Amino acid sequence: MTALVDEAPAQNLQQTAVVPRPSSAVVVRSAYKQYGQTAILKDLNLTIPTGKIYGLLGPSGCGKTTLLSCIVGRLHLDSGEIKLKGKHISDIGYMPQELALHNELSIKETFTYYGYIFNLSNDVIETRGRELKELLKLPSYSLSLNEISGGQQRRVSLAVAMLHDPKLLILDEPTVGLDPLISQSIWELLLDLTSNEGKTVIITTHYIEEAKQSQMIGLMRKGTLLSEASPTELLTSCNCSYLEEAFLKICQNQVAETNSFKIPVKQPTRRFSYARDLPPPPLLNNTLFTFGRFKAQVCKNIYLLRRNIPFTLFVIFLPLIQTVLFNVACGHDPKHLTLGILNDEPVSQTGTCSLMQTKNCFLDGGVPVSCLVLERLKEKTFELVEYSNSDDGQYAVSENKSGDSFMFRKKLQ
Ligand SMILES: Nc1ncnc2c1ncn2[C@@H]1O[C@H](COP(=O)(O)OP(=O)(O)OP(=O)(O)O)[C@@H](O)[C@H]1O
Repeated sequence: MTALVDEAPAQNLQQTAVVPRPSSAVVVRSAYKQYGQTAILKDLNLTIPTGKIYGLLGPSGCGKTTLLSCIVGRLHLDSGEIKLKGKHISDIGYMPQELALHNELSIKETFTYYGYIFNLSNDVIETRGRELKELLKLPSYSLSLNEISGGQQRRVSLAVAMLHDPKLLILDEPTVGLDPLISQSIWELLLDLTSNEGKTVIITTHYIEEAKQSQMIGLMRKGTLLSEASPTELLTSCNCSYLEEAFLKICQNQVAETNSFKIPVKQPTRRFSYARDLPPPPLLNNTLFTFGRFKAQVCKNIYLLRRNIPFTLFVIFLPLIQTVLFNVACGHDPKHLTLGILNDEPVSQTGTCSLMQTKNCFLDGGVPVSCLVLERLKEKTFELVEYSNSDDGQYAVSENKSGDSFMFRKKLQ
C-alpha cells in the first residue's frame, strides 16, 4: 500500500459531523484518490447544502478538478463515499475547466445538440437558448465556436451546463479570463438561481475575493479541506477583512500544527486493489440506449457534414466508384487474352475437332472431352491458339489471330 503524505486533517470551522445533513445536495466522506503513487485527495470530507452557492477555493493543483470529476462520475474514488441528492444525470449541469465543445458547430447547433442529449423539445431549446443568450451576453447564434473568443466560448459552455435547468450546477472556473462586468453578472445569475429557484451551485475559482458572494466556502490545500464555513464565519474566526488573508492564516496554522504535533494523516479505511472493488459512482446509469443521445449524435454529424461538402461528397461517391470498379474488374472473362492449348487427346485423323462430332455423347465414344472444352472456350472472349498432338516432335509453334507466335512444349512421354 502506498503511504500517503503526512498532512494535518481538515479543521472544519462550521461542522465536523459525519452524518450528512438531510438537505445536503452533495456529501463527500473520507475521499481518497491517487494518480500513480501520488495522492491527490486525502481523507477529504465536504458537505454542500442545498440551495446555496458553495465556493471551492484552493491553489492550482490542490485537487479541485479531481474532486469535481469524482462528483460528476468522470473519475472514481479509490475509497470513500460521495452521495448526491439528485439521482439522474439530468439533475446535474457540469461546466468542465477545459472546454469540451465542438468548435465547428454554431452556438445554435451547440444548444440543439446538448438539448437533444437531455431530451428537450425544439421549443424548449429555443426558449431556454434565447434566455441564456440574453443573460450571458452571447454573440450571434449563427457564429461557430471557432469564430468567437475564449471568454465567449466559456460562456457558451456555461449556457450548455444550464440549458436543461439542472438542480445542481457544478462549475469549474466559469469566470476565468472574463470581463469583470460579465463575471459579476454571472455571480448575480447564480445568486438568483440559488435564492429564487432553490438550485445548488458548486463553483471553483482562483479569484478568492469574488468567492465572498458564495454562501459557503471550502478551502482546499494539497488534497484536503482545511476549512468549510460561510465567508463571514471565516473572516470572523480568522479576524481578517479579506478572504485571501483568512486563507493565508489557515494555511499557516495548518503548517504549524503539522510541524509541532506531527499529526499523521488518517489512512484510508479501505484500500482497493481491483476496479470491481471501487466505490460505486454517485450516479448510476444502467441504460444501454438513449434515444435523445442517438438523435443528438445524428444531428451533430449532419451539422458537421454540412460544413464540409467535399468530404460529404467523397463519403457518398467513394462507395459508388468502388462498386463500379469492382463490377468492371471482377467476374468477367478477360478480353483479348491469348490462350494456348496443347491437346494431347487424339481427336481425329486430321488432328482437329469436328463440329459434326459434337452431336454425339463423349460417353458413347463420340466427341472427345477436350473438344467439348474447346467448344466452350470458343464461346468466350479468349483468342485461342490450338495445337493438337501429331507425334511429330517435342515442340510445336503456332500463331494467334494477331500473328503472335507461341511455342508449346510437349509433355515428354
Ligand atoms: N490524469 C492525471 N494523471 C496524473 N496526474 C494528474 C491527472 N490529472 C490531474 N493530475 C494531478 O493531480 C493534481 C490535481 O489536479 P487538479 O486538476 O485536480 O488540480 P486543480 O486544483 O483543479 O488545479 P487548477 O486550479 O490549476 O485547475 C495535479 O498535481 C495534477 O498534476
